[in-house]
Amino acid sequence: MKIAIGSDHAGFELKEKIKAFLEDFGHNVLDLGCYSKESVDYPEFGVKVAQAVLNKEAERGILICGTGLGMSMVANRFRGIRAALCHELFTTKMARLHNDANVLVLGGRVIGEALALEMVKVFIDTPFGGGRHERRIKLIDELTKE
Ligand SMILES: O=C(CO)[C@H](O)[C@H](O)COP(=O)(O)O
Repeated sequence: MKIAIGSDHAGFELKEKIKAFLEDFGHNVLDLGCYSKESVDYPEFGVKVAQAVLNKEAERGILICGTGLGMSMVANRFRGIRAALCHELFTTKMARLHNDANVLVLGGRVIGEALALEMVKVFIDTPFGGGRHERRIKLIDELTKE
């Protein structure tokens, strides 16, 4: 799967770990920065990943900042992006099954590496459940129709 990934400085180290983990599993990772621990502003990277998913340069996105809050606020401004800020495995799984989340958002200062990698695996491997959830997702998109 092609996956776009982005972080700010607070998520940089976890981004590097996730990138290596995904590549080990044979995924194609589009790393949209940042590229060091130097302080940056997270909206720039949230926008890049959201646009990559919307433009179909990647099937899914992963965003990481300190808490995950700023990145999820940015990504969810884009119609068609369903960014899920998760801190544990259950909501990660439900984000795919019920919400068809196309972006996973993580807090690099909130969760540890081992849990983050497990969550990434669940996010990649869990299919959307469809059915009644399809209708609800369409209703989300209708909220921001021009
Ligand atoms: O979590 C974040 C946004 O939601 C940022 O990573 C965090 O605010 C960055 O903080 P600082 O500039 O103090 O390193």
